[in-house]
Amino acid sequence: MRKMLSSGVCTSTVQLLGKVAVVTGANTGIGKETAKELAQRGARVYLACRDVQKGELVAREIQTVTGNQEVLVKKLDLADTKSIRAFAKGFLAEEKHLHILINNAGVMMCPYSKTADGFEMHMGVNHLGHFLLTLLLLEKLKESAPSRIVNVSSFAHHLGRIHFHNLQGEKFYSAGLAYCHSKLANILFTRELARRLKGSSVTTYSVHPGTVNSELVRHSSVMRWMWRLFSFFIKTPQQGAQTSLYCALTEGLESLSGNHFSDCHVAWVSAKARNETIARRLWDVSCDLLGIPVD
Ligand SMILES: NC(=O)C1=CN([C@@H]2O[C@H](COP(=O)(O)OP(=O)(O)OC[C@H]3O[C@@H](n4cnc5c(N)ncnc54)[C@H](OP(=O)(O)O)[C@@H]3O)[C@@H](O)[C@H]2O)C=CC1
Ligand SMILES: CC1=C(/C=C/C(C)=C/C=C/C(C)=C/C=O)C(C)(C)CCC1
Repeated sequence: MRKMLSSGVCTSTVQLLGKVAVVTGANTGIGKETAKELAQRGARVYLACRDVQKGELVAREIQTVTGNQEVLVKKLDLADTKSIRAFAKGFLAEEKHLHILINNAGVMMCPYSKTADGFEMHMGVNHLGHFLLTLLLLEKLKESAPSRIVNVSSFAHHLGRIHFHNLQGEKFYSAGLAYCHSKLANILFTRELARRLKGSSVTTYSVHPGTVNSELVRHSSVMRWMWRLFSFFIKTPQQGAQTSLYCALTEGLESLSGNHFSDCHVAWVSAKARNETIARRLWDVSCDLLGIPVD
């Protein structure tokens, strides 16, 4: 059963000397393991974390394990657009290139709350925060092409809907479903971004990492209990990082830009996730909410 739930290994041997990567939410779980492997392959890796102290501890650990000293920590709170803009400004001033952006950070099942800008927390952090971050870094990714953007979504998107009349959960709210909606938004964003980036040599992929033993379940006592009980059967964070790494590293994946991956294979997404009209509308609404000119 463990083997069935833990399949999918990134077998790419690509080395990353001279390459630059950013991983959001890299201080724990899947993000930490993703960052570690990118550092192992020689990349300069930015750990984009909301808690810089936690990030620094992990950076030291990765430096020790991999021998790569180019592991850097930068403050990024995706629940605050000021912090996202400050992160991007600092990064763009410091770095000539960006080859790999892994939009990995996420929250699940948190009680109803809002980001600094008044967005519902799941939609704000998981979708809008990464949407803004990506657009702010997009010119750098284009200048550094071939480059890749990986958006960590989930099979939970199958239960998601984009309620444009209730995007901030003010009319009705379910913590579980709010997570699913935001993960659907990750896939719609990936598909629309891929469409817009055609011909640029910047490619993008969405990922379901599997069911992974991480801190994601911190807001649900039932899930924490389940994770403890089934910890032997679910993926380790290192196994959970494989599909993100596969999409970031595997040669010849460019023609599959916009696709969704699970266990290092293309995976089916829901009908809602394939709806181009919803994807375009979500893009425009996201720009409006973030004060970005709609093109
Ligand atoms: N675990 C699983 O079974 C599955 C996970 N996923 C997805 O994988 C991704 C990684 O999750 P996973 O490693 O499991 O979970 P973890 O909770 O272990 O890690 C989540 C990371 O996101 C960070 N984060 C949360 N909020 C913010 C914020 N406002 N600004 C910046 N960073 C933030 C956390 O930082 P901090 O430590 O400071 O809280 C942490 O580093 C998520 O997108 C999740 O939706 C998808 C399907 C299944
Ligand atoms: C039924 C069942 C399980 C439950 C899986 C669940 C509930 C997965 C939820 C995943 C989430 C929340 C993903 C987030 O994106 C286990 C533990 C694998 C053990 C085998 C039987």
